[in-house]
Amino acid sequence: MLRIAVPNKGSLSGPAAEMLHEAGYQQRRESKELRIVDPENEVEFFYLRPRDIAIYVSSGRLDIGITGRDLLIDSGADAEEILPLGFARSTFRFAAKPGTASGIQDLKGRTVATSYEGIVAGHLADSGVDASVVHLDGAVETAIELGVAEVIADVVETGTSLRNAGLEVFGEPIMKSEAIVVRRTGADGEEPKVQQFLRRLQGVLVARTYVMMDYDCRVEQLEKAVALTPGLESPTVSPLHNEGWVAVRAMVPAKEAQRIMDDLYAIGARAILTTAIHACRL
Ligand SMILES: Nc1ncnc2c1ncn2[C@@H]1O[C@H](COP(=O)(O)OP(=O)(O)OP(=O)(O)O)[C@@H](O)[C@H]1O
Ligand SMILES: O=P(O)(O)OC[C@H]1O[C@H](OP(=O)(O)OP(=O)(O)O)[C@H](O)[C@@H]1O
Ligand SMILES: [Mg+2]
Repeated sequence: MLRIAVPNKGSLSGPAAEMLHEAGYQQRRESKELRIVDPENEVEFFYLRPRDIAIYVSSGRLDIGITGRDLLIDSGADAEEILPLGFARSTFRFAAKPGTASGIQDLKGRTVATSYEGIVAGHLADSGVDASVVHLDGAVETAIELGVAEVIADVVETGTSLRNAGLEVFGEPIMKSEAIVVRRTGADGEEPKVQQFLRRLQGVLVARTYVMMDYDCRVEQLEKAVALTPGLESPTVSPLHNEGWVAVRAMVPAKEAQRIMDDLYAIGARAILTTAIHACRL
């Protein structure tokens, strides 16, 4: 049975459960459940604190886990990223009151508050900057107002939390993060159950980002049309009963679907339809 760690709380928890559900796995019914078995898929899910997941996976007791890239790096655990999942996207940045600092060199001798001590201490050391780091569990934006630190380093998504606290980011982003699948460093990558799990999640990612497009066009326009809808490998082209016309079917990025439909129409394609993809294996 494949043993998988899933975030039990926070920003990662809801979207991770939703993705697993879309991939056909059973998920817990109540937020208090700490582990469930999905016998049909031969998988056991352990609901753990997102911060602890890389540590469990690195111990080898759990095969894989879903966590944030920033949390993996912060933990220092012996685990590696094997698949990015495209949700819980954020950047990790330094911030301070406007005018207090403009780059990492300005941190020398100062105190930085953060919930991600591992990332920050590592980044300061790599940059050769000697600063103190104070660990806080959350709501670090308030630490400056209350005099605990002069600078913070935290997750930034929309920037609303920083704005509300009267703070501004400075310097280069320390890292970009999103939800990821992790496994123990060097673990058997060919393990069929792990491969099947990854293919299912990849299927969800593709179903979320692509739509299926069907249309009819004149044979003379086919090359132009196919250039607009090259598909992932190659579009399917079938003859129509009407001489001189073909039907084309290809996957296209959902974000570009409307523009592609306009362009196809402009070159004479008709009966242009898009449909959602519910699941796929590439
Ligand atoms: N506002 C946000 N937008 C996107 N990702 C976020 C946001 N806040 C946290 N994350 C991501 O969530 C992960 C942290 O999850 P964690 O559960 O520890 O914190 P949280 O989501 O802030 O929840 P809480 O603070 O309620 O415990 C990290 O990968 C982080 O990048
Ligand atoms: O840029 P924004 O869209 O405002 O998002 C970033 C904020 O979201 C998270 O905080 P959360 O609400 O989880 O509280 P916490 O600080 O207690 O973790 C993170 O720690 C930032 O404070
Ligand atoms: Mg938080």
